[in-house]
Amino acid sequence: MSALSIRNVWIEYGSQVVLERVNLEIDAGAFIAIVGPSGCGKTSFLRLLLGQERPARGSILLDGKPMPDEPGPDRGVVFQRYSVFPHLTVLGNVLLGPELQSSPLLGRSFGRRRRALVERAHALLSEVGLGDSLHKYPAQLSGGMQQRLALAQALIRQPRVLLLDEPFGALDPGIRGEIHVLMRKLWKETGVTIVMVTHDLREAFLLGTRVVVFDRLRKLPTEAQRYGATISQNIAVHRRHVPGPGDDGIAANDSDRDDPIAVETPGRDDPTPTH
Ligand SMILES: Nc1ncnc2c1ncn2[C@@H]1O[C@H](COP(=O)(O)OP(=O)(O)OP(=O)(O)O)[C@@H](O)[C@H]1O
Repeated sequence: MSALSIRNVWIEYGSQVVLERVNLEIDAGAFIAIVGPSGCGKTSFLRLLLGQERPARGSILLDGKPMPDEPGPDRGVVFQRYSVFPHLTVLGNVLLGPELQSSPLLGRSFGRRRRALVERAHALLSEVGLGDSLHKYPAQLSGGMQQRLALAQALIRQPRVLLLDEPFGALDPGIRGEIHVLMRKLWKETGVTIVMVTHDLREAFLLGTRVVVFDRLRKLPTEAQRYGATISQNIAVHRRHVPGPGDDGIAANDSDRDDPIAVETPGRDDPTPTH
């Protein structure tokens, strides 16, 4: 069963059709990278999967059931910037979500439950390289550290689906390489299904198990708003694993050892390409 099943989905804002006829099956544990021209509706699509947007037509199933209307703990999200709360420490940022979940009124848990939660937060923060920065505030962290914090903040709630909107877009190339390695490690360890929007094709092929291209196939210069974008390509990325020293499946730099080598592209008319 697919984790997410997107069936003939349309997004419209007033008279503007942004997306049309979007069909996509996303297997549990897949890493979908979405690319496409600016303004074609990638972020709107993510907002739909998050539950912040309703489709004008069509339906979305999460694990075979209609997706809840509201964003919930089953879906985590990381944006390019501003995913973390500036007035909370690193540890406070990671604890807030689960604490609000277990105690919506107080926003704080107690006793054994809290100790277990703090332990889990410590472990996750060490894993993303922030074990020494637990009591710092976001303003005291670099951009890369803030994005690692945002990932930890989303993952502590053990979402089934993680939505990433250009999460590494504002980072320097070197830092980006490091965070790519971390991202793949976290994805492999947690088995979470990821849908990521990116402007960087290389990043899409480096991280994705599928690269999905949104584009406007029908265009009328006189009626620019009448037709929306749809999926023009859905490309499976097959990787050849290149063993390396101290092989743990995770390479030490951005070149990574799982080279994306081969692609298979179902035709654009294929209505429900699968993972
Ligand atoms: N809440 C909204 N109300 C009205 N129009 C909107 C809304 N959100 C997005 N749009 C419009 O929908 C279109 C798609 O926007 P969206 O942000 O989804 O594109 P995108 O592909 O993510 O763009 P970019 O790559 O530049 O970030 C744009 O024309 C935008 O102006």
